[in-house]
Amino acid sequence: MITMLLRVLGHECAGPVRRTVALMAATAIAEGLSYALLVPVLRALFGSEPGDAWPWLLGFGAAVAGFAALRYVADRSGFRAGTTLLHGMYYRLGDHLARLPIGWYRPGRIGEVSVLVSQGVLQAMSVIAHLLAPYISASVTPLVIVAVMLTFNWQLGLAALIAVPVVAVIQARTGRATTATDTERVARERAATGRVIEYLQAQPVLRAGGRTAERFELLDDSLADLQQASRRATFAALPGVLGLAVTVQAAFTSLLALGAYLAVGGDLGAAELLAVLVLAARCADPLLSLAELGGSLRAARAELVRLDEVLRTEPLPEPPEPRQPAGHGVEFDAVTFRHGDRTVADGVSLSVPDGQRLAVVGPSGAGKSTLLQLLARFYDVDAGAVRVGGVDVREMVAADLMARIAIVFQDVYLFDGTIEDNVRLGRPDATEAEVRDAAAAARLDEVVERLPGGWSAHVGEGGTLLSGGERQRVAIARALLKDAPIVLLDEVTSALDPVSEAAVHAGIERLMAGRTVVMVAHRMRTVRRADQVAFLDGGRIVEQGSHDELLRLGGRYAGYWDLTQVVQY
Ligand SMILES: Nc1ncnc2c1ncn2[C@@H]1O[C@H](COP(=O)(O)OP(=O)(O)OP(=O)(O)O)[C@@H](O)[C@H]1O
Repeated sequence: MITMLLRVLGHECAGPVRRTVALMAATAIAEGLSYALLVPVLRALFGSEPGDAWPWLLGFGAAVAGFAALRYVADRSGFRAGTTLLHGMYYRLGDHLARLPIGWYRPGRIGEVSVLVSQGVLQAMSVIAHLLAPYISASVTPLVIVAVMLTFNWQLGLAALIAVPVVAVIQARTGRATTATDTERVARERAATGRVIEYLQAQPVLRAGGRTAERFELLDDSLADLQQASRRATFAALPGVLGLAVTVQAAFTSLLALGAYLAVGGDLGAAELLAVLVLAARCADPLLSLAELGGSLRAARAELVRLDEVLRTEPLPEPPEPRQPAGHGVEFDAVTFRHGDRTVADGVSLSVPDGQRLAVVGPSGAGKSTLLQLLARFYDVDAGAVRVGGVDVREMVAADLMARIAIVFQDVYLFDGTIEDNVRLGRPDATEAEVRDAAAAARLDEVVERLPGGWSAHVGEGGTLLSGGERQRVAIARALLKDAPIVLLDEVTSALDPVSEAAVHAGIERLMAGRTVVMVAHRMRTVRRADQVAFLDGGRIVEQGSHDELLRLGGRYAGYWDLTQVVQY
């Protein structure tokens, strides 16, 4: 458990964790020893000279005070380590998630990662802050008490010692028996969370389909699976809980019977018998709590395993000797890329000289957006190379590559801040004047004027308080502010009405001016102004040339062009 904890936290945390565990172990030993002093105290109290008990009582008081002080220090250390590590864990996980390839973020991950971040990290960190101290105390203190019993009466000590391996075996067996069911329960919990998120996100579709009060089978099934998995996990843990209760009870009864037998035979005084019973009773509670603590620790372990899996997922490799591109032309050199079994880019070769514009056109699913994603290194190619300024993107530091690229997608995500906050994401250290200039160039100032709060108006989560066209203008302003030499545009105006499109167009023209541009476009107005056009189908380039050349060719592009004229205008 500790090894797993250290692997997840990073070995730089080993010091505080080991110190805390050592403190907790010392506290548990001190607790056991302080109870041990009850034996001479009771002996003296029930002996011929009760006054002799005073020194022992003082010793007992000092030992309890020492134990309390140690306990305070250990608990504080555990709590501090827990909160510090929690903070560090969020950063570690956040940094790691930010470096994982975009391909890792398939739809189900949202539920998975949100559960991991909201519950998993907390539960894993509670090991050090809350669970470890009582677990160590429940395991170590009874052992110390048994050792004390052995020194004071070997028969009673031996009887108590027999319970130790039985408890250890029960704990180990329970752990083994519940591992599979716990893992299954956690997996079902994740699946159910994913389904709940899907159900909430799908509300518009479900309602539009008239399914208002009806049950959503996928969610129902998933919740039923979770219920069954939880039941199986509870039943798997039950023998361990019962076994522990019976063992502790049996050990206590045996000690009582043996103590009474020895007392009747005159081998044990009443004071000693009382002391044994007090010590045995003191062992019972922590031992019984082992079952519950074991369950909590196993649940936390399952989260640690999940965190470990995520943290072990490899980000795209960074080059050992990064190279600097010369210029900002881009090139796809015989690029092949697959999503699973499906080849999405099949030997694509294209090159866009510095400052020129390439439009990628083609039917839905042709692989157009994928080319942009490969250029921004959301994924690595399976064969061939994507180059920027003559350098393979895999030989560039990721941050350096991203600094050279501004991307505007069709679906713009805005954070629930002000418009200014959202534009500033393009370049966080920009001055206020620069932010306003970028906004004006994207014709965002018109939007701001209409909003009740102006620049300080909040845009709502995901930018829901703005229209699609308004969100696009924010994205363009962001890209303008970033002032990157390469611009990637993915169907930026496809979903806009003619008025919004005209406004967005003005911003896009500003954004494209003097930059290398790769755009995926459906609107022919944009395509026409590109220096070259590539027509893509099934991941292959079918035709390539300028707009006029391709029209003269009278092939796929010309047909596509005619069709869009009919549909759009
Ligand atoms: N993350 C993914 N996992 C698996 N397959 C994917 C993934 N992303 C895209 N694809 C598949 O790759 C193919 C190309 O997708 P891409 O988005 O590049 O096409 P597109 O030409 O941009 O289409 P559209 O014009 O409809 O946006 C599609 O068939 C799509 O289903």
